[in-house]
Amino acid sequence: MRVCFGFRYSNFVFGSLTATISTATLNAMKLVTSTEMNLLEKRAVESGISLADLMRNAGQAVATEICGLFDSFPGKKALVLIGPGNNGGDGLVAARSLKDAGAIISVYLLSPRDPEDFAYKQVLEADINPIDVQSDAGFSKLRKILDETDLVLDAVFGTGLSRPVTGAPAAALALVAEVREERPEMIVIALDLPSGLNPDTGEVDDSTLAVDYTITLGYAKRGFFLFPGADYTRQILVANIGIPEGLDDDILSEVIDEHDVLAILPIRPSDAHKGSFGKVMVVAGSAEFIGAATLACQSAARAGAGLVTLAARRSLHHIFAAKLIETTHLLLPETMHNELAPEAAEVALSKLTKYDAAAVGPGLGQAPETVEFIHRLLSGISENTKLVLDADALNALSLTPDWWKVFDRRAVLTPHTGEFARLSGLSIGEILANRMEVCRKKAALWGKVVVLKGAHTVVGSPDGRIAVSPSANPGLASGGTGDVLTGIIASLLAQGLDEFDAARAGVYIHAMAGEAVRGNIGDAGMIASDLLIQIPRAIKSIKEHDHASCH
Ligand SMILES: NC(=O)C1=CN([C@@H]2O[C@H](COP(=O)(O)OP(=O)(O)OC[C@H]3O[C@@H](n4cnc5c(N)ncnc54)[C@H](OP(=O)(O)O)[C@@H]3O)[C@@H](O)[C@H]2O)[C@@H](O)CC1
Ligand SMILES: [K+]
Repeated sequence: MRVCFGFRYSNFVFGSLTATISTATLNAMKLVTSTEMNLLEKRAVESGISLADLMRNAGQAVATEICGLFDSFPGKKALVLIGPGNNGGDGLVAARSLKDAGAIISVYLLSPRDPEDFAYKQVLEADINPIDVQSDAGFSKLRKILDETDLVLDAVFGTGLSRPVTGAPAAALALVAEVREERPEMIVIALDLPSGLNPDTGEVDDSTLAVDYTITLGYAKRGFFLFPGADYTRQILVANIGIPEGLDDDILSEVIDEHDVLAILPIRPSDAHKGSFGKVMVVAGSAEFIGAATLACQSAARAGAGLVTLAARRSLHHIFAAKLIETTHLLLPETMHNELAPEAAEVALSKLTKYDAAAVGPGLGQAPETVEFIHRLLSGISENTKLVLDADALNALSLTPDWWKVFDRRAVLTPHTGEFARLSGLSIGEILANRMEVCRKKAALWGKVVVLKGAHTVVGSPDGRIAVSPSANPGLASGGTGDVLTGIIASLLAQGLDEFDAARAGVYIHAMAGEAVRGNIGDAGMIASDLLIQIPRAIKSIKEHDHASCH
C-alpha cells in the first residue's frame, strides 16, 4: 500500500518551501537521525534480514519509485553516479533494476568498487559497463552523457559522509549542477539523501545538489526539515526497504501527518450545543496591539470552540466590541493611566473557572503593570483550565529566573525563536543550529509542550516526543499569524485535546490554512486574517480525506 501525506491544498510546491512527502509505509512518517537509522538497520539484521537483502530492497525500491515518476519509463536514459560506500551499492542495485525496467543506463564510478561485490556483479551481468572516472577518460564522457540523459541518480554519499566532499565526487556533482542549468528538463534524484547533506543537522556541502526528488530509505531524515538542507531535498519519497514493523517504537520524532491529526480531532455530535465544544478565554490586546487579540479570538472560534470570550482592558472595549461580534467580552479594570489595575488578575481569575482553556499573551504589551498582571494570573489559574501562552506571556515568564520551577503546571508555550531565546537563555544561533533537539530538551526541562515556531515548526513534549510540521511557508512570516496559531491551539484544548495533541493538530491546521492561502495568492502579501476562513476548510478537508480513503 502506498500512503501519501502532505498538503493536498497547495499547488504541490516542488520548490524549497514545502516538503511534499509520500510514504510506502504508515510508520515512515517517523523522523530519524543517522545514529537511529544505523540502530534500526542493526535491529533489522538481528531480526534475520541480511545487509545485502536490505541493500537489494533499497535499490529495487528506489528503482520502483523512479519508474512511478514517469508516465512511460522504457527507453528513458538514466545516469547513476556511484560513490564508495553502501549508498553507491544501493545505486548499483537501482541501476540494474532500472535497466530491467527498460532504461538505457550509464553507471559512473567515482571511487573504485569491489568487483566481487554482489551489487557490482548484478550490474555486469546485465551488460552494463560501468565507466570509471579514474581510468576511462574521466569527465569528457560524463559531460557527454549528461548532455543527453533524462535523469541523474545521485548515489555518491548517503548517511556515511565523514568530511567535506573533494576530488572526483565534488567535480562530478558540480558538473551535474552546471548541466542542469542548461538542461532544466533533466531530472535529478537523490538516493537516500542529496550527497553532502548532513542527515542530522541539515548542513550541506558546497557540492550538494538541490535535487528534484529525494527517495529516502525506510525513514525521512531529520536534516530534511532543518535548513539549509530543507531547501535541497524538494519532493521526498520514503521507500519501504523491508525494516520489520515494531522496531521503531522508541523513535520519538515524527513529521505531523494528516492521519494523525484526523485521529485526534474531536468528534462533533449532531445534537451539540455551544457548551459541547468548549469555552475559551483569550487574555490579550493593548492599545498598541489590537489586532493580536482580534485574530486569536477569531481563530479560536474558527477552529470550532463553542464560546470565545475576550478579556481585555476596559478602555478598549468599544473597539473590540465593534470588531468581534461573536465573541463575549470581559472588561478588565484599568488604572487612571490606562494600565491594567492590580485587581485585573482577580477579575479574570474569578471568571476563568468556567472556561475549559485560556490563551494568554497576544498583544498584551510589556508594561510593568502588565507583567505583574500576567504573573498574578498565571499563579492563580486552576489546573482545570488548560493553557496556551504566547508572546507577552512568554516575555513576562522569562523575567523570572528558572521560571519553570515557579510556573510548574502543564501548558502549551508557543515561542518564536526570539521568545525561545529569552525563555531558555540560549542564543538565536544555538537554537537555529539544532531546533529539534533544543526544543525536545527544553520541553522536557520545563515540563511544557513547546511549539518552536518557524519554517518547519517543531512541537516538543515533556516526554521526549517531537513532531515537526511538513510546511515551511514564508507567507506565514508576517505579523499576526502566530496569534492565529495560539487561538487554534486554545480552541482544540477547549474541545478536549491534551496539550501535545492540541499543539501538533493546531500546527498542522494552521500550516494547511497557510498553504491554502499560498495556493490562491502566493506567499507575498498574505496577511494573518486571510488564514481565518481557511481554518474550518482545513479541518473539513482533513475529515473528508478520511471519508475519501474509506471508499
Ligand atoms: N541504514 C540502513 O538501514 C541502510 C542503509 N543503506 C545505505 O547505506 C548508506 C550508508 O552507507 P555507508 O555507511 O557506507 O555510507 P556512504 O555515505 O554510502 O559512504 C561512506 C563511504 O564514503 C567514504 N566517505 C565519507 N565521506 C567522504 C568524503 N567526503 N569523500 C570521500 N569519501 C568519503 C567513507 O570513507 P571513510 O570515511 O570511512 O574514510 C565510506 O567509504 C545509506 O545512506 C543508504 O544508502 C542501505 O544499503 C540499506 C539499509
Ligand atoms: K546520495
